[in-house]
Amino acid sequence: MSSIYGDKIKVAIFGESHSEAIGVTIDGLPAGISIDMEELQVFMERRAPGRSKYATPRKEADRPEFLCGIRDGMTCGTPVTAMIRNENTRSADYDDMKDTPRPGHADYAAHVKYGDANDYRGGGHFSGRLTAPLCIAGGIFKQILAKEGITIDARILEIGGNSNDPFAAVDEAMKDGDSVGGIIECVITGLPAGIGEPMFDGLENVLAKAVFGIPAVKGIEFGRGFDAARIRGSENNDEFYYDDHKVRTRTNNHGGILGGISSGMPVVFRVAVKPTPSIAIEQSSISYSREENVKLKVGGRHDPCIVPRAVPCVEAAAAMALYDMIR
Ligand SMILES: Cc1cc2nc3c(=O)[nH]c(=O)nc-3n(C[C@H](O)[C@H](O)[C@H](O)COP(=O)(O)O)c2cc1C
Ligand SMILES: C=C(O[C@@H]1CC(C(=O)O)=C[C@@H](OP(=O)(O)O)[C@H]1O)C(=O)O
Repeated sequence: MSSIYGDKIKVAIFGESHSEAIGVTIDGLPAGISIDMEELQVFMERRAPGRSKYATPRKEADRPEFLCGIRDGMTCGTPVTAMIRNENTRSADYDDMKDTPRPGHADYAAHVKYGDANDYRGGGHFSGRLTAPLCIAGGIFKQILAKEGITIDARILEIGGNSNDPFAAVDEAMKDGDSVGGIIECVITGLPAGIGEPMFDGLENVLAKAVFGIPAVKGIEFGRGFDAARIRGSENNDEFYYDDHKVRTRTNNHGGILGGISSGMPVVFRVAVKPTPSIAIEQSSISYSREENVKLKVGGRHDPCIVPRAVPCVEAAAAMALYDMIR
């Protein structure tokens, strides 16, 4: 199983949604970097479950316990390991899923791959809960990058196709026991020109790899993205000019990346998040043991929309990818 990210750094994420704990080991942080733990906790809270009526009611403190690698708020230069105990699991909610996979979730694919050994409780290792350790690592990288003048900010662009009043779309879906997805936009500023490699290690490649580590992410587009396929070159090209000896472009359809390499303009990308698979509406599924078609109504506690809680996850994934790239 590959839950390890990075070339120059290594970020290893471990745990399952209902295991004793989840966590992360970060290898490659230099010694002597101060980490603001309060700021990190503020970041963790943006993702944490049970904080809003639009989120899963599962209540978790999501306060990382640092086991090693950081002393008195300062990195030691050795691997940093942090864990979060899973406190509010309700595994009986998943009794039906042992034999019947939820449409849209990883249950069936994980059953094929891991058989009876698969920990299906709460989605196991495939759960959105594993984005908590991603946010520990990403929150740390984001702090370090900020000191170097690089900022990473994501926001909700639309939910359920609604950009004016995105949460109205969530309210509507909730009334029906249904769910909605949406689009998140991320902007990176302060990244100098010249970062990235041609072909397979371009900025688009590495950002996409990290962002696809977030469950429920189904698409990513850079700059003008898919829309560029519908316009002319004269419209899509971003014309250059000198701005006080600095090369800039008048528009930013290229989203700050040309040939996989940063241009010095803000890096802009958008992420498509699918609707939460676990919904209260009855759907068709199968019984593995009886080899029969059955009906399934998913109970338990679920996000009616993943998008709001995925916003800091996108920032975390981007921070991890960038940090690895510029070391
Ligand atoms: C922050 C976050 C919260 C999530 N919450 C839920 C949830 O409450 N219920 C659910 O069925 N899926 C939830 N998901 C999505 C599933 O984990 C995901 O759809 C599933 O693992 C299958 O992976 P895939 O959608 O990438 O194919 C969440 C994902 C994230 C990132
Ligand atoms: C706990 C979190 O979200 C969980 C993500 C999730 C899933 O299938 O992804 C399913 C639910 O798990 P459970 O049934 O155990 O409550 C969510 O609550 C979290 O993100 O921290």
